[in-house]
Amino acid sequence: MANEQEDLIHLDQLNKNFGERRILNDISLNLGRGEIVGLIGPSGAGKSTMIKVMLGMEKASSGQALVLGKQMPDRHILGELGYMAQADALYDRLTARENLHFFAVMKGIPASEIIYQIDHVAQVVDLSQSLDQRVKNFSGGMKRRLSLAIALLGRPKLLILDEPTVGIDPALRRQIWHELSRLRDKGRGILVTTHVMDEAELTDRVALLLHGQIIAFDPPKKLEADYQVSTIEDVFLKAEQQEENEI
Ligand SMILES: Nc1ncnc2c1ncn2[C@@H]1O[C@H](COP(=O)(O)OP(=O)(O)OP(=O)(O)O)[C@@H](O)[C@H]1O
Repeated sequence: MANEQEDLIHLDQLNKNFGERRILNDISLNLGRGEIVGLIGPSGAGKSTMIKVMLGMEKASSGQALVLGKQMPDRHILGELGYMAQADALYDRLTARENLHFFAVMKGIPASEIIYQIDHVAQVVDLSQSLDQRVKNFSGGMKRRLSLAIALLGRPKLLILDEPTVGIDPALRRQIWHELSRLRDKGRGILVTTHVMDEAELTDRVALLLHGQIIAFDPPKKLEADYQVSTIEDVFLKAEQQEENEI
């Protein structure tokens, strides 16, 4: 299924060491158009490191990482990519609207579209009423929502979202997943890391990352059938247990 030319993300036998420690071990993963892939794993499994290597923020020790067919960092494709990091990178002294405007310009969105796009992404994350407040007065959840809105600017072909719904209440979380599904149906690709197992059920395929290795990568229903359980949370617990028994 993996196709280097067509995949939006194509990782092949990727390894990453920090000093003597191997953090990512022989990672192969692909993500195509019109697909949401969930990356789940316990804290420290290597999810953020995987994303950083994909984006060229960390250098792979060996193997290949292609995003939109290119090795990152590549400024030519930055406009086609929406990235939301685990830590919010926002300008506290500016308002939400000013932040969105700044990032819209950085992404090269034409001036004629900026106002419309800011309104749209603010609506998706339910920040329309707070656009003119300074970010320093935002709660943690509001900052997460603004970061997500920024990632959505520019109708990117690919979204890479590191824990996008942390600190976001269930109703809005549902609304955000609705938007992600809509974008998927329009042919975009989305990679999302999450600790929320219910969210993993909403993805098309789930990659289970444990100790820097992908131990399973399949649609949620197939994983549940393979592990003979009824939720992804149980798949995860069982996989972790099996792995520990083998060590
Ligand atoms: N720059 C670095 N130098 C050394 N070790 C690092 C560095 N960055 C991450 N690590 C280590 O790599 C491992 C994986 O970290 P990573 O942040 O990728 O995990 P994660 O799965 O994203 O965890 P979480 O869910 O808590 O965010 C951890 O043991 C971490 O301490």
